[in-house]
Amino acid sequence: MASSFISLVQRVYRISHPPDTPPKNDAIRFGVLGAAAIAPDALITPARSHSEAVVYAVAARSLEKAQKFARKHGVEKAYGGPQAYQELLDDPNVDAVYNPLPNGLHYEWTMKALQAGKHVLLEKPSGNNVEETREMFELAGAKGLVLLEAFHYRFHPAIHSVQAILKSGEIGAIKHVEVSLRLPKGWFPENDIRFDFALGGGAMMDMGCYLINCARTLIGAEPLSVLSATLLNLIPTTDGSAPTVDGGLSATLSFPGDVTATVTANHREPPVLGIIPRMPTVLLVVECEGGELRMMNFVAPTLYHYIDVKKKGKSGKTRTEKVYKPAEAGVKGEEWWTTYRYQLEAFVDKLKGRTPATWISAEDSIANMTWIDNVYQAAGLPVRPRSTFELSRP
Ligand SMILES: NC(=O)C1=CN([C@@H]2O[C@H](COP(=O)(O)OP(=O)(O)OC[C@H]3O[C@@H](n4cnc5c(N)ncnc54)[C@H](OP(=O)(O)O)[C@@H]3O)[C@@H](O)[C@H]2O)C=CC1
Ligand SMILES: O=C1OC[C@@H](O)[C@H](O)[C@H]1O
Repeated sequence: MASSFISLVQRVYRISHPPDTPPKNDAIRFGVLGAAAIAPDALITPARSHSEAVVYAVAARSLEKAQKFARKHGVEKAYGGPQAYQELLDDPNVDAVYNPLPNGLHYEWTMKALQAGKHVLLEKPSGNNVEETREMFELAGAKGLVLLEAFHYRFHPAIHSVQAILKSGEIGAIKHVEVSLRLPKGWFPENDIRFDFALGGGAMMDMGCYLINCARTLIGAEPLSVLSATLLNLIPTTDGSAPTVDGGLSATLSFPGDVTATVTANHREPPVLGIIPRMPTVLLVVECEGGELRMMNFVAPTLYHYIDVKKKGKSGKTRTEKVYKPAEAGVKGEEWWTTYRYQLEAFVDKLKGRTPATWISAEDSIANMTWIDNVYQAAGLPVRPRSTFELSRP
C-alpha cells in the first residue's frame, strides 16, 4: 500500500518534471498550430525527455499570446497574427506540425501543412466528418508524409494489456463493451470550442471519438450498425435556432457475432441529488462469455488505473492488473511516461524510418470518423459540415 502510494507520487512528479534530455542535432523540429491548452501535455512536456524531438515553433493568432507561450515553454520561434499559422508552415526549419486546433479547423490546416511538406500529428477527432478524414489521409499518402490521429491512449501498455487479456481467452469471447466518459456540467466554460457546432463541437466528437475507437479496437472488428442513439442533453443556442450540439449522447452499436458496444459521452453530468458535484468518470467494462474485465481510467492511465478481471462462477476471483511499463522486451517506456509520451515515441520512430511499437492506420481513423458520423445521423443530429477550404493543387 505504502509502496504504491510512493510510486503514485513519483509518477505524478515525473509526469510534469521529466528528465530533460538535450535534443540531438537531427531531432525532429515540431511547429505547433495555436497556443492550445492541450499542447503542453500532449507535446511540449513529452518532447523534453525525447532526444529526437524538439518543439521549435508556435503560431498563435495573437503575437503576444504566441510569445508568452514560447517564453513559458522554451520554444525558440513565435509566429503571431492573422498569417501566423501559414508562416509557421512556410518555415523550412519545421519538420512536423502538431495540429491541436478546434476540430472544425483540423482539415484546413492539416491539408495546408501536408501541402507544405510537413508531417502531421493531428488531434482527435481527425476531422469534422469522414469526407475530410479520407481526403487528409489521401493527401498524406500521395505526398509520402506521416499523418497520425492522436489517439494517445492506444500507445500505452495498459490498454495493450487489456487487449492481450481479451485475446488470451481467459474470460472467453467478448459479448458487450460499455465505455463512457462523463464530465460534470461546468467542467468547460460555456464558450468552449466543444460546444460550438461550426468548430466541430459535440460530446460524441470530443469524447465519443475515444469511446468508439476503444470499442472498435477491443472488439477487433468494425461495427455493422447503430442500434440506438439517445441524446442525453443538447447545448442550447443563443439565437433561437434549433440546437445541434450534443452535450451528452449515448449510442449502442452492433458488431459481427452478436457483439454490442454502448458508448456514452457526456459533458454535462448533473450533480448528484442536484447538489453534490460529480467527479469525472472514465469507465470501460467488457462483458465476456466467461467473465468481465473492468478498467478504470483508460484515457490517462499513467496517473492511476486498474484492470480488474473476474471470471464467472462462485469460485471466480477478481485479479487486478496495473500496467505502467511495457511487458515486452525491447519496447521502450518508463512508469512516468504518459500516453502522449508513448505516442511521441511512435511518431518519431515512424519519421525516423523505425517501426513503432504501436501505430494507428489511415483506415482506422477513417472507420472511426465514419461511425461518429453514423451515430450523429442515428441521433437525428447533423453531421459536422465539411470545411469550405479547398486546396489549390498545382
Ligand atoms: N489528446 C487529448 O488528450 C486532448 C485533445 N484535445 C483536442 O485538441 C484540440 C484543441 O483542444 P484544446 O486544447 O482543449 O482547445 P483550445 O481552445 O485550448 O485550443 C484551440 C486553439 O485553436 C486556436 N483557434 C484557431 N481558431 C480558433 C477559433 N475560431 N476559435 C477558437 N480557437 C481557435 C486557438 O489558437 P490561438 O492560440 O492561435 O488563438 C486555440 O489555442 C481539439 O481538437 C481537441 O479535441 C483536447 C484536449 C485533450
Ligand atoms: O481527454 C479528453 O478528455 C476531456 C475532453 O474534453 C478532451 O477533449 C479529451 O481529449
